[in-house]
This record gives sequence, C-alpha cells and structure tokens, in this order.
Amino acid sequence: MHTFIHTRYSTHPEDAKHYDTAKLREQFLIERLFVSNEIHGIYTLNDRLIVGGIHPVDMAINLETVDQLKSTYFLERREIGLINVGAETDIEVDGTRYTLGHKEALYVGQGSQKVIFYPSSSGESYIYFNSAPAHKAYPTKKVGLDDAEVVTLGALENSNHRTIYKLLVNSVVETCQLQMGMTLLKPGSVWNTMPAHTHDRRMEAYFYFDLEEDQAVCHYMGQPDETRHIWMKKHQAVISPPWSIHSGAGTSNYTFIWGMAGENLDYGDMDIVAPTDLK
Ligand SMILES: O=C[C@H](O)[C@@H](O)CC(=O)C(=O)O
Ligand SMILES: [Zn+2]
Repeated sequence: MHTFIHTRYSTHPEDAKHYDTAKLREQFLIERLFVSNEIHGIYTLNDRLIVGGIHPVDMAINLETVDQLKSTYFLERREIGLINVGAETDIEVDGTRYTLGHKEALYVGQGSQKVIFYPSSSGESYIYFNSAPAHKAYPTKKVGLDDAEVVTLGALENSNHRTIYKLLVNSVVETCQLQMGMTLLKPGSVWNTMPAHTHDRRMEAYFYFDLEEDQAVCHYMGQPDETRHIWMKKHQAVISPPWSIHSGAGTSNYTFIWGMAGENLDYGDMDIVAPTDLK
C-alpha cells in the first residue's frame, strides 16, 4: 500500500471563527502532499473533494482505491484532475500513455480502472490532484497551457497582476463537477484573488508552488467580515469551504493551482467582496 488519504470533516463558520492558529491549520491546511513513492491526500467532506500529491521517485505507482471510497478501484465513482508541477512525467490510463510537461494537466474520467504514475527521466516528478464524485464517464483528455482559456487580471500598481489559465473548465474539457486551473503572478505582484470572493455553490482548494524555499504565502480565509490567515510554504494546499474567501499575499511572486467542486460549473458565479468591506 502506498496511498494515504485522511478524512477531514467540514466546519461551521460559527465554530471556525473561534479557532486558534493550531486548530485553523489542523482543519484547513494540507502540509505534506509529496512523499517519495507515495500518494498523500485529504478527503474533505466539503463536496467530498480529495486533494492530493503524487511523487514517484524510483518506481511506478498506481492509483489504488482507499477505504473511504468502498469501491473496487479509485475512479469507479469519481473523476480526477492531475496537474504536473514537476519535471516531464508519464501517466498511463488503461493502457494509454500521456506525457505531461511542466504545468500541463490531465483529466481522467470516471470508470478509468488503471492509472499509473511513472518517475520522471529528466528530473523530479510532482503531480498535484483533485478528485470529485462523478456520475458520468467523460473522456480522458490532456490539456496544455496552449489549450487553456486565459485571462489576465489586476495590475502591478495593485500588486496583483496575474494570468489565470483555466485548464480543466467546461469550455475546455467535459467534467461532471471538477474545475481546475492555474494562476501565475507576474514578478512584483504578490496578491492573488484580490478583490476576494466567495461562491456558496462550490468549495475550493488552493495549492501553492513556484515559490522559493525561504519565501511564504499568507493565505486569507473566513467569512468576509471574519477573516483569518494561514501562513503557507511551497507545495502546501489549503481547503476553502463554500462560505470562505480564499486569497493570498506572498513575500514574492508564485504560482498556485485552484480546484473546485460543487453545485455548478459556472466559474463566474462568485460574490465579489470589495477590499474595503473585508474585516
Ligand atoms: O473561483 C476562482 C478561483 O478562486 C481562482 O481562479 C481565482 C484566481 O485564480 C485569482 O483571482 O487569482
Ligand atoms: Zn474562488
């Protein structure tokens, strides 16, 4: 066995506002995703998203089912979105091999039985994933940065100039409820998702990378009038319940992956909060 998925219950916002630093981190932060030749993740009861990391070093690892799923294979009732945050790496899905370059994504549809991750031959293999319950088998599809729907937002004057690559969204690939993408901050810009927003119909997870080892991101969460913060390092993820904002400011620029699951596939369905209304 090389797959370790821990369950986390969801949290009521009235409880979350009383949490101290340790408790906030225990409930929302995912500190360790990459362990050699293992798959590590969290099964959150927020929309049952599984947030995880895969780090094949010197052996191929397959996506095993886990106890929480009570299924014969992982994707029996699930879909998965995989994004390569390391060196070029190969992923095999039911006999078909896909080569993913750095920052490329693979959507694997429900019903895919055998998914194998290979160590990279050119560097270190790091794959981040989100998996959600699925009711329909959509085809597996590789999505590169050139296939993405791209939006540039913000400005250097507001320290939030950034490019959003919508990778696994419904204009690019058919999914049941999963949406994933990547946001790159321009040098000199440190704020993501500012102005902040909530979306009650979807939960979200953020994963930070392309960040130097000695730099950090201060991630903001909570209801807009009860915000809290969690200091995060490279290769860590954080769960954002539907009632929470999710925004961050880094001590440098960085890249992050966002992933959502829930009621709809409408990326634009957000309630924006003006910076002056945050508390
Ligand atoms: O619901 C959408 C997600 O929070 C992100 O796509 C927002 C983001 O990448 C950004 O503004 O920088
Ligand atoms: Zn969002």
